[in-house]
Amino acid sequence: MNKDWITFAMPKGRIFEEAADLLRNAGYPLQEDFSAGRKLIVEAPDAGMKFFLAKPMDVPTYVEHGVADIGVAGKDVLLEEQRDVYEVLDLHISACYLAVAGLPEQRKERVAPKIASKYPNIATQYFKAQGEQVEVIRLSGSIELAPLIGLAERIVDIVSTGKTLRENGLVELETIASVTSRLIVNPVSYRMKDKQIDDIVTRLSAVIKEGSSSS
Ligand SMILES: Nc1ncnc2c1ncn2[C@@H]1O[C@H](COP(=O)(O)OP(=O)(O)OP(=O)(O)O)[C@@H](O)[C@H]1O
Ligand SMILES: O=P(O)(O)OC[C@H]1O[C@H](OP(=O)(O)OP(=O)(O)O)[C@H](O)[C@@H]1O
Repeated sequence: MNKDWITFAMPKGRIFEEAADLLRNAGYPLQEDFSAGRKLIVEAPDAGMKFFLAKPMDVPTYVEHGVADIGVAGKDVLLEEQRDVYEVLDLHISACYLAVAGLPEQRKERVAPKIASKYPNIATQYFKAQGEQVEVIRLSGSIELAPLIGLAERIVDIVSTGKTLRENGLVELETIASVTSRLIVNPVSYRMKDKQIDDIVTRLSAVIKEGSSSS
């Protein structure tokens, strides 16, 4: 673990810009072309931070293993991955929710209906808690396709505007959990770099509070 720099696992994709803007607003100078190239390690010397640009689903893995001190991950990813990390702050960005969806007229279902999802652990736990026996099929994306072509009766996926469900003739059946992005911290880093990490949490919290009171 690097002693001086804070190593930061940042999710590429839709969370990235919002998370980078939060850090800038909190006073950490990140260059504008931060994610413009294809570099996967980007240094921000003035912020004392080194960023690893990772797949969103992998961020908790980097933080659990301590190669990144901190990271940003969706609550969906944290529920799915169940990694040994501290969840220290709700960043209130990338808001969406996890839901069960399917075709409006559910055909008479088989004994253990098929559920397609990129969140197999969340789906398994949810239906177990409901007392329903299902077969979970893992997919990596375009989950809404599964009920349309007969791979699964229902899906467990993220809903934000509901546009993807609507445009594919699917309806939401049950809500599972609301989702926002969280700041996560490696437990050892939290002890070794407590001052630096507390400073980041304090500064981000102030920006999040300002944002919510002005909206
Ligand atoms: N439609 C959405 N609106 C708002 N937030 C979303 C939406 N879809 C996903 N998210 C949130 O953003 C996070 C990252 O989503 P993104 O689509 O960038 O990654 P991904 O689908 O895991 O990556 P990839 O497409 O590279 O496999 C999710 O874990 C979730 O917390
Ligand atoms: O309710 P909406 O605003 O339509 O957003 C929901 C969609 O966004 C996500 O997909 P993403 O765009 O990440 O693509 P993916 O299917 O490849 O994961 C999610 O998996 C839904 O498909």
